Order: sequence, then structure tokens, then C-alpha cells
Amino acid sequence: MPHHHPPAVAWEQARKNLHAAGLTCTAGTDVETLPPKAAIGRYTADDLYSLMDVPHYDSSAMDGYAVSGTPPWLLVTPEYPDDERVNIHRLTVAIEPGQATPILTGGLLPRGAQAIVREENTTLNTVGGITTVTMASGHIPPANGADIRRTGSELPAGRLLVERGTLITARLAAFLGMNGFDEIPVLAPVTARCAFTGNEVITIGVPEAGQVRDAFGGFLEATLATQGCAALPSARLADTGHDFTTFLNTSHAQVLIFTGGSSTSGVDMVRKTLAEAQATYLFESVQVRPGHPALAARLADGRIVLGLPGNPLAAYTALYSYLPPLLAGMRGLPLPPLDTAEIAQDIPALTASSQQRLIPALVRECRAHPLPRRASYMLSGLSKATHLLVADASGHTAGDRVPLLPVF
Ligand SMILES: Nc1nc2c(c(=O)[nH]1)N[C@H]1C(S)=C(S)[C@@H](COP(=O)(O)OP(=O)(O)OC[C@H]3O[C@@H](n4cnc5c(N)ncnc54)[C@H](O)[C@@H]3O)O[C@H]1N2
Ligand code: MOO
Repeated sequence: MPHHHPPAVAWEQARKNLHAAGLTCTAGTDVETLPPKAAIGRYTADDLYSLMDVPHYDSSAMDGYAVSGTPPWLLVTPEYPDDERVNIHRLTVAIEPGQATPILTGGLLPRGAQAIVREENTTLNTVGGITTVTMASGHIPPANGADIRRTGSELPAGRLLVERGTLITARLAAFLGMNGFDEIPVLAPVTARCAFTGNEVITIGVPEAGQVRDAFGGFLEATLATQGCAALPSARLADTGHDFTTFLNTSHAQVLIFTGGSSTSGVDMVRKTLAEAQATYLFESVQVRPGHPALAARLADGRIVLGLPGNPLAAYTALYSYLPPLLAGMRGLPLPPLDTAEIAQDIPALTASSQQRLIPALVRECRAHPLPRRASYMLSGLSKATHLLVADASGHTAGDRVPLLPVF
């Protein structure tokens, strides 16, 4: 079996190479316009500014009475319609010193109102058809402005709400919707197609000895969707050059991702096929554990190929390492910076290696706890991880600060 030792780049360099390659692709900057609910999961294509003051009118923060002057207050009420479905939030009557009028939370502040008094802090007295409102015993009258939500107190009109390139979560979409947005400019999803190799891989049932249940088909697509990609269903490939060539030739997605075939036995097939496709390597292997056999290449027509190792942990650590820089580049965004955290325990030095390590970790109370069961064929640790911590080959002592790579 021929042995290859493809040139290895540093992990951070591999990320930079993919980011730079992404910047040369323009497809990731295509813009669509979607209503807020449909925009969830997409990335904003523009900076978005508030269309109005937030809140956009003076209102009550509590159910009770809008009051003017000091108690007792004479109760004045608007003409309420005989229909419970009517919006009475905007039904007001102007008040003068010595008067109170009922108000609901969010109700338009009546002209002349100086404060809101909460319903539960009041007592009503009705004598001869005239109702007065006083403070209940033990409560003092409200200060001027009490429980009034002032126009613009959250944000003024024209304020930057969201920067271009922000992932639109349901809560962000709700915020934009509240601000009056009916249409949001979003980046078109980056199209992707995945394929997994491995004649020993089965996709249903409990695997027998010498078989392994697939860790990628369907799961990679779901993972890609969290990053604003539209992924076609995974293709299953036999470990043959023919299938790999077919995958490259029939996939029109902007990003092609395959798993397996990256070790010394499979790499010849991959290398030969990529050469036939006139691909240019962005990196051929990486100085990192796990995942050193990961590769990335650009095809002549601009599609990007990402080769993930077959070992499951190695494949996912490679995906988390290289997909975000590529997508950021394709969207014209900077390389995403990494957070850091103190590690909760010592990490011994690697013997005879200059490679960085990506270690599944649980970040709790601002400390990164390395998880056990993290060999490259294992998913136990990763399945519980919130991050990968990036450890130096020289090791660390507890309390050292290390970069954190998000998992998704
Ligand atoms: N002589 C050498 N052997 C290996 C080397 C090496 O440098 N020299 N590197 C090791 C490392 S590191 C990795 S990672 C793997 C990479 O192997 P491949 O990318 O070629 O993938 P396979 O050989 O097909 O599979 C490796 C491993 O992963 C399992 N696998 C594959 N596909 C799936 C799948 N869809 N779902 C679950 N598990 C899968 C497969 O059964 C193997 O156990 O090579 C090492 N060997
Ligand atoms: O990529 Mo391999 O162990 O480094 O799993």
C-alpha cells in the first residue's frame, strides 16, 4: 500500500485558508427578502435600523389608573363600546389634576396623566354615583412618571438593531417583527451536498462486528442547516474512485463535503479524482488531533470540497473547524473570533508531536471541563460537549486560558 505524507498546515492556517477561499466565492452574498418568520435560520444581508422609537408611544407599565395630581382622584372613564373584542388600549379620556382614569398594561397614556397607580394599591369608593380612587392603606401615592413607559426609552428611531451577517434566531425575528419589519434582507443559503463513504457502513439496525452504523448521513445536513446552508440529502458512496468522481460531477452545490477515504489507503483515490477534476488544494492535511487527514480543495468551477476523516469525532471536529471560516468568507464576513475560557484541569503534553488538540469540553461557570471518551472513533464526549477546547501540544495546567471552538 503506497504511503503519502501530504504537507500539513497549522490548524489556524487551515481555517484562514478556507476563509480566504470563501471570500473569493460570491454566491454566498446573494440576497433574498423574507418576512420575519421565514427569515429564521438565515443571516441578515444588511445592517438593520429601527423603523420607529421603541416603545413608539407613551403607555402604562401596569394595570391600574392613570392619575393626575394628588389623591383622592375622581374616576373618569371613556365611553366603552359594548363589544369585548374591541381594542380599548387606545381608548382614553384626558384627565386633569384630581382625576384618575382606568388603564391597562400597554394602554395609551391619556393626556394629562402624570403617573400610574397599580390597581392592587388602590381603594375605590362610590357615593351617589360618583367614584373616587384613593391609595389603599399602607401605600403612598406614586411619584411623577411612576410605571409609565416612555416613548423611545428602549431605543430611538434609526438606531442600529442588527449588523449584517447576524444569524436570525426566533427571538431576533420577533424583535424585528415588533419593530414593524415585514421584509428582512437575508443572505441566500449556501448550498451544500454531503456524501459518506465506507463499505463497512450500514444505515439501519444494530451493526455486527466489522460493521459500523453511519454517523453522518442526515446528521451532517442537520448540522449544516444550523449554519444557514441548504443541504441536499447525503449521497452514499462505495469506496471507489468511480463513485467519488460521480459525486463531484453530479453535485452542483457550492460546498461538497465527503467523509472517509482520507487515510493513507483512501487518499490515493481521492487525490487522483481531485487531480482529474483540476482541483487546487487549500490544505492537504492539518497539524491537529484528531482530524489530521482533513483536506480542502477548490474545483476549477469554484465549488469547494471539504474532505472529513472517517473517524466520527475527527469528522465533526473538522467540520466545526473549517465550515464556519468558509461560510464567513463566502458571506463576506471576517473570520469568526474564538472565545476563551480557563480549563478546569491539567492537560498533559503530547509526546513526540507538535500538533494542537481539539478536545470536547463542557463549559460550566466559565470553566472548560474536558470530557472523557474522546478518542477519534468515539462520539460519547462530543455528544455532551458545548465546545471544543483548543489545547497546545505542550499541554496546560488547570487555570490556563485556552481558545474555545463552538460546536453546533
Ligand atoms: N496507516 C494509517 N492509518 C490511519 C491513519 C494514518 O495516518 N495511517 N490515520 C488514521 C486517522 S487519524 C483517521 S481519522 C482515519 C481516517 O480514515 P478515513 O478518512 O480513510 O476513513 P475510513 O478509513 O473509511 O474510516 C475510518 C474509521 O471511521 C469509520 N467510519 C467511516 N465512515 C463512517 C460513517 N459513515 N459512520 C461511522 N463511522 C464511519 C470507519 O469504520 C473506520 O473505523 O484513518 C486512520 N488510519
Ligand atoms: O483524524 Mo484521526 O484520529 O486524527 O481520527
